[in-house]
Amino acid sequence: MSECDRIDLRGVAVFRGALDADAQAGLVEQVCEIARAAPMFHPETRWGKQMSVKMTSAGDFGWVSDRRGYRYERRHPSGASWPPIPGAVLDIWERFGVGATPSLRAPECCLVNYYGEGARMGLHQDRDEADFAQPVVSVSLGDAGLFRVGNIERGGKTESIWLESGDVVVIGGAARLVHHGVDRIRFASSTLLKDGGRINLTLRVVT
Ligand SMILES: O=C(O)CCC(=O)C(=O)O
Ligand SMILES: [Fe+2]
Repeated sequence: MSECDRIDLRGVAVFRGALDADAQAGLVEQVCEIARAAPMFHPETRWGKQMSVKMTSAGDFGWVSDRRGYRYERRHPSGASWPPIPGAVLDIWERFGVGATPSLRAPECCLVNYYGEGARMGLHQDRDEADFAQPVVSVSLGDAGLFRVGNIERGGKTESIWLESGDVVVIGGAARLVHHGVDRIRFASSTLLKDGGRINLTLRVVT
């Protein structure tokens, strides 16, 4: 296992260049397989607005949003169960999540976000999970994304960093409930994805 730089962004750990080119390419293959079994969709917010990010999931639970609000579900909107979380993704959880809690459990959801040109994700907290002692581990693939981190409370100062393909982020410990989001991507800045864009995988314990 190779070492990589760790940057601290308001308590959020950014592991730069955590995954080499082969590992990234392998993950893209796995994501394509997940999307074949559980096609990506544009979730709607409770207010009927379509999110710019497309999503799907792997694992026991997937994250969905529609007019009924957002929540974890055991099935894809089609009714099919979510495909299993790939082994290579579980390895990333173990490698990076273990530093965030002495009692790391197995992830129950791997959310797959796809950012096409112009897609973004507003500042939010990840708080639909039951156990905040468990971290959120996120993997960036493809185009660079401007990741913003704020505070546990709404408002206040924020700091941003460009996440590159192969970076791993751990939102855990005292920073588990910080607001964060992706302001924009630098479309076509990476050649990893044939059609451009950015994939983000986020691993979470749900129950
Ligand atoms: O795309 C990212 O880097 C962050 C994704 C995120 O915050 C989420 O899925 O909750
Ligand atoms: Fe999030």
